[in-house]
Amino acid sequence: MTDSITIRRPDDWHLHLRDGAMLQAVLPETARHFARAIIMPNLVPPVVRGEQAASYRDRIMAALPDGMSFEPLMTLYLTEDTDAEDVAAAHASGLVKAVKLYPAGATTNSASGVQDFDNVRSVLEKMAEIGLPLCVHGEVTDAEIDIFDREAVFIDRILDPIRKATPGLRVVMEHITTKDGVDYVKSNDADLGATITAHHLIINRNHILVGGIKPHYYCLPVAKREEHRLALLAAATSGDGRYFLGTDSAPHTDANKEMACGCAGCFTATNTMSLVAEMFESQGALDKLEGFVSLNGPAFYSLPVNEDTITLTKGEPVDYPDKIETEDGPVTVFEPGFPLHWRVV
Ligand SMILES: NC(=O)N[C@@H](CC(=O)O)C(=O)O
Ligand SMILES: [Zn+2]
Ligand SMILES: [Zn+2]
Repeated sequence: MTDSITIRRPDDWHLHLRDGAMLQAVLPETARHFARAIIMPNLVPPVVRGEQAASYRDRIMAALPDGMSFEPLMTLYLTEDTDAEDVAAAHASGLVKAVKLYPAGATTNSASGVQDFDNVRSVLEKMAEIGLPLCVHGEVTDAEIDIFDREAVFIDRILDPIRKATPGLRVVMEHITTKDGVDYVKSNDADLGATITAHHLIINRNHILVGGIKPHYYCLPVAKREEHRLALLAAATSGDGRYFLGTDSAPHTDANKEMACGCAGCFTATNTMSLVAEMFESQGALDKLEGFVSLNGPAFYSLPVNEDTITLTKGEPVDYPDKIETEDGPVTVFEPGFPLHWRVV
């Protein structure tokens, strides 16, 4: 029985760090294990221009505790007013590693997102030309589309047409939640990748709704049926390099989660590595863990892999805190509902 595994230090290819007091509180939770992360730009106001990304990166580095190492990989929030030349300059300087597409109204802080995809065509063409990846929150927002179908409909109506119209555009389908997402990636080429969260490997929609509503399991895209969870788990543990970890760790205070209209997002930064190791072990796939968390993401983004390593050992269940404290109030740590035996030493 394997009870220790050493892998290259992992990265998180989809992370929300927020700003101010929340940033201060959540950043060490990620930097403890992860070397780098793709930083989501959905602040209020959003990170749209290169200069905003530069000052956000400075605020992140200022919030990093002494003695910790961490590199934020910055992104720009695509709007219908985004200037292709500003994007190209932010990429050329090394500052920006991806552009993020939110359909307007799809998720937390996405009001400035794209409504008419024709209006971002020139930016997408520029990105294809310079090799800058597009990260996509893949859900349609049409009121008549059932929330559980929004990812599948997005693939057919929006994503596939965008990719066909923009040859060479590298796209990451963020936080996929369906077999449809898995299959779409599988049936395409190396220009298409997908991030998978730890929580979508663990929960299905029953976890949110059976026995009372569980606001801390509510995130977007919402967890789907069990067959979809199983498809995600199979993809993550398959060894296929097009799937990689993006935690989508998305902190909201308990006050904002536990209310009549609670915010979407699961906070997993604290225990991600234990969650993922436990799930990979359950599939007999610990040998695929390093690829998923440490190798496939850098390969997709054409970045070097990390030189340092982390070691996970298996033993008595790890005691993670139920919540982390922030100046804005407590933030509940994702609770998988089973003991976690793998710890990062
Ligand atoms: N995943 C979520 O449920 N929430 C994210 C936004 C997002 O990634 O869609 C957030 O910013 O809170
Ligand atoms: Zn999203
Ligand atoms: Zn997210």
